[in-house]
This record gives sequence, C-alpha cells and structure tokens, in this order.
Amino acid sequence: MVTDQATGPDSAPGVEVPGESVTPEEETKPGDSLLQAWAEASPGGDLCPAEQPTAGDQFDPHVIWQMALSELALQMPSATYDTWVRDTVVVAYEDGEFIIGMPNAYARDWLENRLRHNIKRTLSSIMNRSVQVQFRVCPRTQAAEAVAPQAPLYAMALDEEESSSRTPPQGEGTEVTVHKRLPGNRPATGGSSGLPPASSGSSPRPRLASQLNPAHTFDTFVVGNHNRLAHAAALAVVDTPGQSFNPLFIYGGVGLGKTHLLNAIGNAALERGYQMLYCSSEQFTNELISAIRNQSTEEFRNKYRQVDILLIDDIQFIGGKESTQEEFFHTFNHLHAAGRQVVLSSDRPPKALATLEERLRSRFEGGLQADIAQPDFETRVAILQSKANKLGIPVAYDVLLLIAERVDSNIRELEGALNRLCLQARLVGRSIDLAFARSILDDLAPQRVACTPGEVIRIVAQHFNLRPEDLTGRRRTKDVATARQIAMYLLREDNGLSLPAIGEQLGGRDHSTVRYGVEKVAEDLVRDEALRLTIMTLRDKIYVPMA
Ligand SMILES: Nc1ncnc2c1ncn2[C@@H]1O[C@H](COP(=O)(O)OP(=O)(O)OP(=O)(O)O)[C@@H](O)[C@H]1O
Repeated sequence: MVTDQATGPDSAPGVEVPGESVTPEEETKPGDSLLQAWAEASPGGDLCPAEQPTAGDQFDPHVIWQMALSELALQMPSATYDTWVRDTVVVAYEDGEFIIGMPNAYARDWLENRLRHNIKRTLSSIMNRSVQVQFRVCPRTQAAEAVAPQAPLYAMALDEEESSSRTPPQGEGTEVTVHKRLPGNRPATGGSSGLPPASSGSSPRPRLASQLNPAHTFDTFVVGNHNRLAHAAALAVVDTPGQSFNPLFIYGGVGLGKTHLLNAIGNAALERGYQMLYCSSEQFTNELISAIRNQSTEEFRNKYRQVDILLIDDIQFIGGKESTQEEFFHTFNHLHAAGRQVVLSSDRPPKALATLEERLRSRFEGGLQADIAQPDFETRVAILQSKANKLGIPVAYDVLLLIAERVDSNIRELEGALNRLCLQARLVGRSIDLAFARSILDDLAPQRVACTPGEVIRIVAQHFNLRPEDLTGRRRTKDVATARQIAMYLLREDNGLSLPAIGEQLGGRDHSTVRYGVEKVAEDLVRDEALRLTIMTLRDKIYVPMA
C-alpha cells in the first residue's frame, strides 16, 4: 500500500505509536529535528537561496555542523554523544577550518583526545574536501551568538547555569546533573508513591543545569514487543518510585532505546516534581575522581544521595573500576535503604558483567531486569512513521518500508537513515520518492568490509610505530606483544579468521597462543577505555568500502 505522506496504514498490531499529530509548525524540541535546525538556520527555508546548495560551495557552517552532529550521533553511544557532543556549537568557519565551541576545558580536552579524528573525517566527508577542526572553550555570550539562530540547546543549558557552572572544579571532572523542579510543579514530597522528600529541612536542594534530552519522553517512545516490558516498568517507576521495581535494570544492544527510556523517566520525574539525577557511569567515575582530587567527596556523596530517583546510563563501564564500584555500592545502598529509586541501563544483563563485583551484581539482580530487543519490521516502520511525523516532512509510506527493510540493526541507524534522506532531499530540492530513497540509501550505506589480513597487520603495526615484521617475528617486548595481540583480536573479530589461520598470518604461532591473545584483548576491552579507543581508531582504517 502506498500513501503520499508518512501516514501509512494503522499501526501494526502490538505497536503503539505515540499519539502525536504533528504539524510542521509545531514546536520542535532542540536537537530533535535536524531539518528544523536547517530551516531555522536558513531563513526563508533555503540554505542558499540563490542556488542549490552544495556543501563545498556557499554554505552555512551551522547547517553543516548539524549534519555532522547527526552523523556523529550514529557513531557513538547516546550517553557519550549527549555528554560530550550534543551541546557543541560552531563558533566560526575560517579558511577551511571549523572552530567548534564547547562549554568547558574538560569537554574540549575530551573531544580533542578522543573524537578529533572522527569529527574531522565526518566534516570532510560532508564538505567533500579536507577540513581542519579546532576546539575552543566558548564563553557564554559567544556560544549564544554562535548558536543563533538554529540551535538553542547549548544556550539553554548555559541559561540554566545560575547556581552551578558546567565547568567542573579546576577545569577537571564533569558535572553530573541534579535536576531542579520545574516551576509550577508540585513539590517533591512524593506522589502516589508516598515517597518521602529526598532531603529534610528547609534548605533548597541544588539547582543545576539539565542534561536530559527534552525530546526523549514517553510521548515520543514507540512501544512494540521488543521493549514492552522495559516501557511498562519505566512507567511504573515514575508512578511509584522506589516501590515497584528497585532497581530497574534495563539492558539491550546499541541504539535500541535505553537512553531514551532513561530520559523519559527523568523528564516525567521532573514534571512530577521529583528530585532526580541522570548521568552516565563514566560521568559518575569522572566526578568521583575529581572529588577525590579536590577533597570534596562529602559534597559528591550528598549530591548523589539526596535524590528521589537516580538514573545511571551505561553502568557496564564501572566494571573493573574498583573505587567507582565501592562508591557506587554505598550510594546504591543508601538510596535503596531510604526507598529511593535507582534505574540503571547496560548493554548486557548483570550476570554478563564479567568485571562487576559480586555484591553489586547481586544488588542489580535484586529488582527487575528488563531487556530491550531488536524491533521487528512493523515496529521499525512505526518508529520511522513517528519520526517522520515529528520532522514534519512528507515521506511516502513505501519509502518508510524501504528504510525499515534496509536498516534492521538498531533504531539509531534507522533514524539516521531517515534524517540523511530528508537532508539530502532538501539539499537537492526534491521530494522523497522511492527512486530517490533507493539511490541515497545505496550511497549512504555503502557496505564496508575489513581489508585483507596482511593489511590489518600493516595497519596495526603502523599504529604502534612498528613494522609488520615485528608482529610476525619473535620479539616479545611489551609493545610488540600488545600490538600483536590486538592484531590477533582484529583478525579474529573483524576478518573472521580461524585461530590456526591467524597463527599462520602472524609468523606460524600456535593456535593456543592466538586464543590467549584474543581473549586477553576481549577481556581488557571491558575496562580499558584507551584500548577501546585504539580498537575504534584501527577499525576506522581497517574497514574499506566494498568494491
Ligand atoms: N522505541 C523507540 N521509539 C522512538 N525512538 C526510539 C525508540 N527506541 C530508540 N529510539 C531512538 O533511537 C535512538 C537511539 O536510542 P538510544 O540512544 O536510547 O539507544 P541506546 O540503547 O541508549 O544506545 P547506546 O547503548 O548506544 O547508548 C534515539 O534517537 C532514540 O530516540
């Protein structure tokens, strides 16, 4: 069945599309709609009114940055994107160099060290030519100017900084957000739950900036069989915090909606006047380190222990971090004993968190574990329909079917494909029909394959300033052994070689040596952030478009 707009047939049985009849005029939440940003960045609705815009010609750097953001969102976990990338702005574009602004020095260093390569590559690919990138801490007024008119998000966050700077103490550590009550909401005295106030006495609790994504609410969350339990549990948690399922442990693969659901709980909790705190486990760790360094652990503890609802995203990353686990254990116990709600998300269930202390694992298993699986075809279509409605862009129903058919990995990619399609249509000024969608989807998602084993060995060796012969030879110094094990891991995981075949590629090594190397890297990856980054960087080079 083909319809003109993204208003195909009724939702498939079992799929609940949020009840929204969105018109193009409806207000779009910051950061939610790429095209909204586009439209606002281009008065009159056109990027370059005089001619069809091309990204290397006359262009608006804000729009290019919005496109880059949508690409970058696809490349990393949501919590990482929301923490480090979402609030960045283009401060200027000069002589082939994008100057990107962010709120503090810590964020600047983080982006510089970990994402420079990806950001540069993403911008260069959009611009179709090589560009340079510079990161700069952006003072409040400059950010507000830079961000106007297209993306009020960062400016909004800055506006909320009255009582607390987003800049962590001495430029280090990250701020973790305790959300304020919204004006007009009832006070945080609990609701139907009977949850007592999180802090007694009359002194107001801190009012800090919000890191929640306001677009990620229950209203925008499509419910299907893949996420029904997690969704129901999330609703129950907001209705009766601390009483229904405590902790609620939501787990599932990349890009399937865990962060969205945590944000939905957070946004609903704010509306109901609860004191809540949302952060990633990485932020928890960073702030703990910063507190230890600045001798402010008391403050750190007060902040985490006074909330009604604590939401921690990507809890798997505390695995192997002893002090963080210790601190989190006590935080958890404190909140739990006081009847406060804890909600955690993870990429796997507690029992599969190999480097988690047993006492934490048993606590995580003590509430409700709800998984989010891959959505089925009908749900993917329903999600696309909901996103297209929200964008306010007419997308033919058969195009939505095509995208849902092509992209079955996760919802982030699904959304990314739709966003890209809409942007490309806007760029060339045409409507989105099936033929156009096919051509763009073919182009946008070229199949990538790992290069040959010999190339992998060369790339790994080069990364470590070694020669391929060092990896295939007998030397066993630490740097050579590490590089060799990483090569083993990549040859196994990405090239799919058997253990004996890898041994052969690496100078005739025994398969048990190879197994040890592969398993060691896999284990280290769980807790070693630097190693994860190395593997990510290597994979960028190893994967090439399929011929
Ligand atoms: N059920 C859903 N309805 C509507 N949008 C969804 C749904 N599930 C996920 N999404 C969207 O898909 C994108 C990715 O979801 P999200 O960031 O929550 O994934 P995640 O599971 O936290 O991934 P990661 O583990 O990588 O952080 C978001 O833009 C989110 O809004």
